[in-house]
Amino acid sequence: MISIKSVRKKYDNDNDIKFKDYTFEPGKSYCILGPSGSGKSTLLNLIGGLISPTEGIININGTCLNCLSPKELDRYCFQNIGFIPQELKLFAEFTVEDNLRILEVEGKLAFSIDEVLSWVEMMDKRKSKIKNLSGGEKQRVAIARALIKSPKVMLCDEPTASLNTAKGIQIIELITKLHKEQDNTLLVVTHDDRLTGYFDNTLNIRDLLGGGHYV
Ligand SMILES: Nc1ncnc2c1ncn2[C@@H]1O[C@H](COP(=O)(O)OP(=O)(O)OP(=O)(O)O)[C@@H](O)[C@H]1O
Repeated sequence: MISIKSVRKKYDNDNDIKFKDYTFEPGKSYCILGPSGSGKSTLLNLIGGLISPTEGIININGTCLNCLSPKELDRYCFQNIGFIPQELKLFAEFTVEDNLRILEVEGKLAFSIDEVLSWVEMMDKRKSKIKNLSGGEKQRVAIARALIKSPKVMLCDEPTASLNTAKGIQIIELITKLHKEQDNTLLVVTHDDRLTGYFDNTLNIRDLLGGGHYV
C-alpha cells in the first residue's frame, strides 16, 4: 500500500504543488493522466524517494519514506522500488547485460539477468550496446532493470513518450503483464489517454492535486 498524506512540494522557484490524501492499493495498477507540467513526475519522484516533500508523509507498506536517513532511503528504494524514469538513464556505451550487472554492486538481486531479459524478450540483444538499440528495446532494458530486484512497487514515468503507437501499446502490455505476474503495485504517469484500458484504475492528476497549482 502506498499512501500520501498532506503532501506538498515547494520548489526553489516558488512552484508549489499540494497533493490530496490518497491511498494506492497493493497489487493494483494505476494510470495517472495529466498534461505536461501538471505535477505527474513530481508525484512519482516523491513516491520513488528521488525528491523529498516539503511537508507531509509518504508511506509505503508501513515505512515512512521521508522519515528515513538518506542512506536508509537509498537502501529502501533499491530493495523495494523499481523506477523507470522518462529519461531511461541507461549507460549507452555498456551492453544490455552490463547495464543490469552493475546493479549487483548495490545489493543482492532477486532474479538472474537471463530471467529478466527473457521476460522482456531481449535475450538475443544481451551483448548489444545500449546506443545501438531502438527506443522500444531501450524501454525493455529499463523494465528489466527495474524488475530484477523484484520490487513491491513499480513506477513508470511516460513509458511510451518516445515510441510510436504500436510500440507504445506493446510496452504497456508488457509492463501490465509483468505487473500481474510479479504482483507488485504499479503506477504509470502519462499524458497519453489511449493507455487507460490496460490498468485496474485510471486517475486524472486533477483528482490528486489539492489546489495551489493546477485548478
Ligand atoms: N526541479 C524543479 N524546480 C522547479 N520547478 C519544477 C522542478 N521540477 C518541476 N517543476 C515544476 O513543477 C510543475 C510540475 O512539473 P512536473 O515535472 O511534475 O510535471 P509533469 O506533469 O510531469 O510534466 P511533463 O509531462 O512535462 O514531464 C511544473 O510547473 C514544473 O515547471
